[in-house]
Amino acid sequence: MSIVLPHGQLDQFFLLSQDLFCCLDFEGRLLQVNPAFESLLGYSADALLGRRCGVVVDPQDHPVIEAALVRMQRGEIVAAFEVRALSILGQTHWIEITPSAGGDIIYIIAREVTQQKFAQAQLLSNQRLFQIAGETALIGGWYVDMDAGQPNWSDEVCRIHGLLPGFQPTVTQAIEFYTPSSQSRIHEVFAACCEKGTSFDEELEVITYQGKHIWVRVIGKAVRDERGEISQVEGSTQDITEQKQLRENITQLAQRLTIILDSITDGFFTLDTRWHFTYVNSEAERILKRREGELLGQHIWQSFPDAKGSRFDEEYQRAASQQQAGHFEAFNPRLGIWVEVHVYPSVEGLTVYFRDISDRKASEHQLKLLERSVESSTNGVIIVDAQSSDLPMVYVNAAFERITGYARSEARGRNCRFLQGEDTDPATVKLLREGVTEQREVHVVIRNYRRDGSIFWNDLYISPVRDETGDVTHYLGVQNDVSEQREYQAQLTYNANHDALTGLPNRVMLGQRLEQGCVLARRYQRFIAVLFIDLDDFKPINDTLGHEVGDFILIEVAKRLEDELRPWDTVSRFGSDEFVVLLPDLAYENDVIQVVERVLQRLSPPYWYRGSELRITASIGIAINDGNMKNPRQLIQQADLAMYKAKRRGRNTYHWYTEDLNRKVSERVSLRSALQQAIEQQQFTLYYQPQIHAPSGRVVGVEALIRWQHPERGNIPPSDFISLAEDTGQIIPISDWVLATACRDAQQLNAMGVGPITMAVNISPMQFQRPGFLASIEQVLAQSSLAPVLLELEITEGVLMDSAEQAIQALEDLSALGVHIALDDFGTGFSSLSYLKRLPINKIKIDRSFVRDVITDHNDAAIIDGIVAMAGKMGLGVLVEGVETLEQFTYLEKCHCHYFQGYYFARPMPLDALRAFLASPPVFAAR
Ligand SMILES: Nc1nc2c(ncn2[C@@H]2O[C@@H]3COP(=O)(O)O[C@H]4[C@@H](O)[C@H](n5cnc6c(=O)[nH]c(N)nc65)O[C@@H]4COP(=O)(O)O[C@H]3[C@H]2O)c(=O)[nH]1
Repeated sequence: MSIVLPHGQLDQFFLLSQDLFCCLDFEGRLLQVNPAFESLLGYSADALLGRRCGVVVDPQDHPVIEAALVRMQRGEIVAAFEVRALSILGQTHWIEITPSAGGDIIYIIAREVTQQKFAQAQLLSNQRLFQIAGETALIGGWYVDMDAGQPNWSDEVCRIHGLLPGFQPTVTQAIEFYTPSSQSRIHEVFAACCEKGTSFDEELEVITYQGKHIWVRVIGKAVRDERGEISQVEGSTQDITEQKQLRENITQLAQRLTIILDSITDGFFTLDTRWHFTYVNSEAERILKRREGELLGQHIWQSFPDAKGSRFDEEYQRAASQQQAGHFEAFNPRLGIWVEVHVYPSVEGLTVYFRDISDRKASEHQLKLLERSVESSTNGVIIVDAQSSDLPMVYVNAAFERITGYARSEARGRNCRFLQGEDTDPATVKLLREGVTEQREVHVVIRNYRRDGSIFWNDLYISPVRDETGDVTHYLGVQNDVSEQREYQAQLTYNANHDALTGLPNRVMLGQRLEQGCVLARRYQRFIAVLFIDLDDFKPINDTLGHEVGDFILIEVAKRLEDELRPWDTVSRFGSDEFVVLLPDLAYENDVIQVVERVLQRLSPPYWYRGSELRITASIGIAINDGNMKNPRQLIQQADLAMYKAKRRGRNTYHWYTEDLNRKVSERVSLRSALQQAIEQQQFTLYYQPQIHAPSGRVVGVEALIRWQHPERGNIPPSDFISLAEDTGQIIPISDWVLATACRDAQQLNAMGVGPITMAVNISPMQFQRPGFLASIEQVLAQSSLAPVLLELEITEGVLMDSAEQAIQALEDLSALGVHIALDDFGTGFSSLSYLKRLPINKIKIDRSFVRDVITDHNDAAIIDGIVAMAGKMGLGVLVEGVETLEQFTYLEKCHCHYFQGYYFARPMPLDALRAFLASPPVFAAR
């Protein structure tokens, strides 16, 4: 607007106006400014007049000013425009300029519009911000005027629907943007809003103008006019496609997470900060035996009150208070299981993973138990890694350390062979290796070495340990130090094979050596000889000088024999004073003679015992063979027989075994079985030989003498079978029968009234020495009712041989019974006078060998004289046996012998004959 005022008024206006006022020339130089101008910009008019107006204009707006000036110079009318004026202090003031030209002057009226400018800018800015918010949040606004029935969409709503800003749809168009299902929904809610004023907030599916499916959130509410009637429905539409997608993704993620958490094998639950369950997976449900629904939202200790204050509580508290993850294992008594728990704290509460480790605990317990058992085992236990090349030991127990002296640290990682040494038997090692190579059990007893170098015998069992696929992963070794047993066994074996006194091989070992010797003799066509060595008169030495001396002699004899023989010969002790020597390697049969003679010579020098000289000789029987015999032990029997022959030949000599001897052996064998039959079939009878008292001419006794009537062989004399029966023990039943029969018959004879008849019964040494002998006498006397004094037991010196003291005691017991004792065969044996005086005997029977030549042999006569004199002094009766002739009788009677027995008086006869004999006895008178 151009204002043309007359000068007077102009000045007035110029001075008083609150508006800015100035005049310019067409060059833009300031010609005049009013006080308001000066006051706004802080310049005095003087400072400005004549200067171009640009000095008070922001340089950015100079082009605007210049353009306006140019246009005005051309005579154009310039509309009002805004520029930024700069005050003297540099402040910017927006001013609206209205220029007008009057002649060659430009009049400018200006007013400050800074505030309006800022308000506008603010408005624009706010609008923009709303627009930005809408664009960013994808929210647009809309309203539907009830009267107009036309929706009004904001630009953002248009954009959401794929339309250009400014598009305003009809209601139908607006609704058609929705998918069918969303259309019915929007209809419904919109109608409700229009009719009832019900607000709505819906998620609906829209198909944009471009055909793209999107999701929108439509919020609407009714607006009422001053009359309270619904005049408008307004609301917002927000594109929530991405949010919805995000939500779906999150939901899917959550589902997947749930599946994952449910599928993990650990129990898993989460607690919020108040320890309420917020999540429980299915494994946790299973372990805790609670459904998720029962737990969610519940306080953990309300759900499991019994666990409050328990280890679980403590650990959760610790994790929560220290905000540190925790891990522990604990037993849950309610569930009866061991659980391993990991607890993780977070600002949201606690996350707990746990698993049932009862099986592991049980196997750990089992393992511990096993380990403790293995550790406390007295057997050494070794575990070897079978899959490492050198089979190193991976475990040894305390017993291994004790047995070997090696600490675990020294043993681990090494192969067991370090326990072996140079003397370890290679065959045993081979056995061990084979077992391991073939992956089977193996048992050996192996010589091992302890750490200190000492040897021990390791009784070792090794067995493979297989995994579930059958592969051998380890070897288990169980070892035992059997050194002591080994020594004990060795000792036992030694004892079983050796004689304790002399240390020589005994009968057992002799038997083995004999077998081996025969095999060797056969193989190398050599001869094997057996020497049966019996010491002469050893028993008297033993009995008189004592066992100590006897033992000394036996040991000495053993030493001499061993010294004399070759190392491969065997010297064995066979019986008390019997030695058997094996010579297994003789080229010729006669070679044995040299050996035997050397042996005899070696044994004959005196034996010195504590300064006393003892002499002893030996009788040796020799049997020889080429090894071809079924029963090598026969060689010993043969040598034994030959030895007896040597003895009979005068001792300190030897005798060869011959076939003749063999025949006798065979006879003995057959006789033995015949004897057994005789016992069983009672083929024995008793004959009785009268004993005469010369001074009275009376028969005062009889001697019972056994007779064996063999059905085929006829009469077999006692000399042929008594000694055999003694050897075989068959003498016992025979003697019992004899004793009983004799006593019974004696009782009958005494009942005849011919005066007292003593019954003399021969007692064999074996019978005498048998326990219970005294009782058997008592019994037989009782059974027969025979007066003890009428029984006379005839013993020989043989009964004294083994244990004289015992024999003396037994005789005393018999005497005490009242029974009489006669010493038979007196003069033929050892006849120790020292014993004789101690023996409680009643009678001596002088052997018939002295009687035979008594008439002609002065020695015999002298012996008889001596015996009779001695017996007389000792108060003993003397009976002379074997008197066959009147001469002998006459001579002996003169020698003051009173009792006689012999063919001269009567031969042994059966009981009936004896009865007749006793009924009318002949008269015996010496000349
Ligand atoms: N040449 C000769 N001989 C005479 C004469 N008078 C008796 N005899 C024999 O001399 C032996 C005497 O018995 P003995 O010395 O006890 O010797 C007995 C005795 O030791 C033993 N004997 C006999 N019967 C038994 C018995 O029942 N038990 C035991 N254990 N041994 C018995 O057998 C031995 C031999 O008995 P017999 O053959 O019956 O031999 C008897 C007898 O027949 C004689 O004038 N001249």
